[in-house]
Amino acid sequence: MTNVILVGVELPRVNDFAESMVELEGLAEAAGLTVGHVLTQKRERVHAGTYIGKGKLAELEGYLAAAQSETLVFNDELTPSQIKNLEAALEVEIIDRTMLILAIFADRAQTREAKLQVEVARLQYLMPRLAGMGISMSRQGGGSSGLANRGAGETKLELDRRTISDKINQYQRELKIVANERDNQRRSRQKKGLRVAALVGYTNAGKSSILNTLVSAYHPQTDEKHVLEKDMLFATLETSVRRIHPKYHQPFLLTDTVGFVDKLPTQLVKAFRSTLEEVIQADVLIHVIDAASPDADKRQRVTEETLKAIGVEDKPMIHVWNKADLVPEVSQIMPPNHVWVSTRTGLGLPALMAAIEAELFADEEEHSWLIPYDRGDVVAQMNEEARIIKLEYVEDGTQITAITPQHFIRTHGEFITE
Ligand SMILES: Nc1nc2c(ncn2[C@@H]2O[C@H](COP(=O)(O)OP(=O)(O)OP(=O)(O)O)[C@@H](O)[C@H]2O)c(=O)[nH]1
Ligand SMILES: [Mg+2]
Repeated sequence: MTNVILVGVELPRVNDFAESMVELEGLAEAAGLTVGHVLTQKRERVHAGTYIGKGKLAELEGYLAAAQSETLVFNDELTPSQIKNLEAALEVEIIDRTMLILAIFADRAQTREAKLQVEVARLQYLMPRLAGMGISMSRQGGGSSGLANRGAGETKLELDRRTISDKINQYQRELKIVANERDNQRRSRQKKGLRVAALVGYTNAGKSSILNTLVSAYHPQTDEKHVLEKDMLFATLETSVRRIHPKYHQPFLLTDTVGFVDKLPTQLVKAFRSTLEEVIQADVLIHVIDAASPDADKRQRVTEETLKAIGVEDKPMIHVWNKADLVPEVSQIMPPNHVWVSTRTGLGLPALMAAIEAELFADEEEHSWLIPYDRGDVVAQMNEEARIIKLEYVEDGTQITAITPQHFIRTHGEFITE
């Protein structure tokens, strides 16, 4: 385990500084580092050259020696020149918040796509910083963690700008192919009229747990697999889609995806865009909030800002206040589309389903249909996509009373009798 020192600058008018340092510690631990000391400084703005001021820099040297540490972790993304100056002044490994998050993502990535996305983000981050990162890029650098190289194919990359940009291009081409496949899958689902609800929210809020709970409750007799849920930052990096069968409506799809965090590196947001396309295209978003977290409000804001950054605005949203079992008292009166849930006790799950169904199927209508016998395809489609209330075989065809979505009425409305 690498012993590290955390460094943060508290700016004026930032009232969640303490929480962000706690979160940084959590991130460091998630990356397999142990925190030996935390050093903070109040400043009007961060020092352009070295992030912290000269006096603090000298102080840091003392702490480095005392904690026998050779790695510093900074609470913000550093500029290329800050990294360079800090390395030159202190001769230790310099890690910033972005690099830390990138390393955790690299550790967690399972699929080829996730690995490529993380690697693209990492290379884009490194490109302008290469020159300054002597110690931080090598594993030999006197006990440094080699964190900047996590997930990279080769451990000691002789990277120069040319090879980096070649690699980025190559990986992006490969990612494009995967993205196209996903596009096709999505289009075929849309053609079938399947609606999509997407889980979004801060990391560790309980998105995957909600997906699993709903799958068990509403799709119990199939082999729909559970996804990984774990008390761990960024347990989920790859998108999973599961089918949910509500009692009174046709099936819909529920999507689980990567969680967000404060100051999520822009490189990562960009690299994960195609994965997040599922969120962009969803019919409704289920915003999961860890109600037991003292930072719930801020995390909610961060999620909404990240959604905006990927171009998601004005989409219907259901707010899920999860982990209600950990909250001493839950308020009875909630605004519309806000529900208390606990995946532990099952509290609120029917209310959540009702809210999802209300959003997804608001445009459905009940009609009577007479479908001629040579149009078995329409009946089959109805079985898939509609909620059939009555079905009778009469002389001219199949007579059906059903609640169907609008797109079904648009394509087959000729068979409606009333
Ligand atoms: N007490 C309690 N814990 C919960 C509840 N729901 C989820 N958890 C726990 O919260 C932790 C995170 O749950 P996940 O479902 O993995 O969270 P996530 O939002 O998918 O997290 P990422 O994939 O990392 O973004 C796990 O340890 C869950 O067991 C709940 O209702 N109550
Ligand atoms: Mg998850």
